[in-house]
Amino acid sequence: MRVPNVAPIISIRNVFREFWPHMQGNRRYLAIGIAVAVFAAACEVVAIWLFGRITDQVLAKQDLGAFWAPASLWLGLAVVAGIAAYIGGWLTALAGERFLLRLRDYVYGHMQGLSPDYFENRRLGDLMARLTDDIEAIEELVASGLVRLVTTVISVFFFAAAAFYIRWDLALVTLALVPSFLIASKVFASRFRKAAGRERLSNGTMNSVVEESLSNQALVQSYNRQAAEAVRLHRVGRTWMRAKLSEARLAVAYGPVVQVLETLCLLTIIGVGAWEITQGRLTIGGLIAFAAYLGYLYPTIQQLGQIALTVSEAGAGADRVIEVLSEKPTVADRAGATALGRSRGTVEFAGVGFTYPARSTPTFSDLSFRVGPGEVLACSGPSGSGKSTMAKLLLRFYDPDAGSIMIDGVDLRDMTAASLRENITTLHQESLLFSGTVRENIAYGRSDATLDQVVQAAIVADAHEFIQALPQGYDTPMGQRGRLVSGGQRQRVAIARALLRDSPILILDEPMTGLDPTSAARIMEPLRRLMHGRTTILITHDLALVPVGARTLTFGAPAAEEPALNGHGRPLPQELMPQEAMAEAVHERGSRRCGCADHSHGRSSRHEAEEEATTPLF
Ligand SMILES: Nc1ncnc2c1ncn2[C@@H]1O[C@H](COP(=O)(O)OP(=O)(O)OP(=O)(O)O)[C@@H](O)[C@H]1O
Repeated sequence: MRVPNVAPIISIRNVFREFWPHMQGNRRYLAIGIAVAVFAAACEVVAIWLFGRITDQVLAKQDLGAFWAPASLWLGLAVVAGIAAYIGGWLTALAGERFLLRLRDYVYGHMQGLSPDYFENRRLGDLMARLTDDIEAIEELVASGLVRLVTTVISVFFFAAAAFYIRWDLALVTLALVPSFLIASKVFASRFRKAAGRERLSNGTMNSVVEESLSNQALVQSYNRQAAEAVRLHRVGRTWMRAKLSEARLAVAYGPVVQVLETLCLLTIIGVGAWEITQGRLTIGGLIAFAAYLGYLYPTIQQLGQIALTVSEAGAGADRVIEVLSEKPTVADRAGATALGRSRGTVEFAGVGFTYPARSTPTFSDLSFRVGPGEVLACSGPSGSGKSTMAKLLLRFYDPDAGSIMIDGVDLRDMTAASLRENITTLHQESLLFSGTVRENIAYGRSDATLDQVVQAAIVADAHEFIQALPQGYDTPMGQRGRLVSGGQRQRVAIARALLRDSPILILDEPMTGLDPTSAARIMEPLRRLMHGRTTILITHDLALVPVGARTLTFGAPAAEEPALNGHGRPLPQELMPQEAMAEAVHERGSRRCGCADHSHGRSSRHEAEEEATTPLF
């Protein structure tokens, strides 16, 4: 499992370059949002000017008659500005949410194209955090953040221009102090970005712990690990809290620093303004209006700094999403790859060698076999010898390093991955079901299937009876990962799903593991029906499950030095190890990694011996 690090920092310009194209179709909403927000800011400028006039002409001269005209105009402006702010806010939210939806779809689509290896090496909770919180942070940067930035900059310009209009010399004094705000925000923003990066990372870790622990509650409770899990969550929660606090420390320190600077500016202006009034060069109304513009100008400048902090936080989220997007799928359709169509189902491995990207020893180096329609190839061998890896290669989750894999004589690399997978159905040890209804689970591979077809498949899979007995029949929810029904029932639902999918090639990866003898016996007949007429690759430790007449493929010992394992993954004591198996393991370790014997023309002597001793269930 790869432990995530703080994602590499990417410049804000590159963040925009990466995500701005996803704003297509929503840019006009953003543009209108910005225009309307700017209009609202202009209304505020006029309102402040009206306030200055009321001060000079109504308050200073004590003339109530002069009050009504500017007061009505002010009220009218407030209403218009309010409506404008409403429209602008709504359009910005619309653009932001649509952007978010599109970006999440895009990142999720990209993730789905990555090989299963990517997910096996990462924590799901962290990936979920990237798909939710981190993507939202990007929205705050590219959509609503952009609107806020543009309107704030324009507001600064408006208020500064109004201040210049009243007294340019006073305004100059004011603006001379502005760079100090910008320096303060720059210093804070870079620290904030680092703190936000740590916060995003620990948020992902915390999600992972919650996801792992809640999805394994049966294990947690049966092993009495509740307290230990609570401690684990508390520990990562504390790391997250510390990261959050360092963010908060910077955010709360920023406010007072800016406030001191702001007070300094205001006092300078009032001092200079008072002197100007005593010299008769400025009215009280003028000074009040000027101070009011500053009252708007400084918070707006302060807001700019705040935006810099938000941008830093959003940037940390963007770094993590970009990290996912820069990940390339291990296999991709080559140019000119053709759709396979429905194959006859002849599978051939010719001198295939493969090493996992994260490993240095090959899983196998010269694997060859051929299996055709209606045939069963039973794959056995010690745990870790590469049986499931062979199935992954056939599904083209990886490409082999040497040799080639063919279906009907066509190399997998020459066909599209989607059309290849359409031809193969896999039945795993643990049936992979979703939390939908029984019907949805059976129809998972063929969403257009009618209820009749679903029921037919369930009847053939010997699942109809138990499904009918469920509270809502085919509409009964199966619970998370189908856990509301028994293991054997799950497996029969999975067989029904495979039957409905009706693909010519079947991979059965330890379909009986974890089932008690009665449940295992119950799925034999449905499995036999499923296998009928198809090309079947049966991966099993239990030789009793190998059908009569099946060809066998024995995998060699795994690359790393491991003790011999029994069918349940536990080491066999030497004295209990079958003589022949021991000799075979010693021989295969000696001859190292090609280690796969295809007993194509009948069963190995070992299997023949065992066949006499056990009654095949098929
Ligand atoms: N995603 C992966 N990345 C790196 N190594 C892997 C990965 N998956 C499996 N391996 C390694 O490859 C080897 C073969 O694994 P594989 O799952 O194919 O064995 P298997 O024969 O199916 O074992 P079992 O019978 O226990 O299911 C093992 O050493 C395993 O640790």
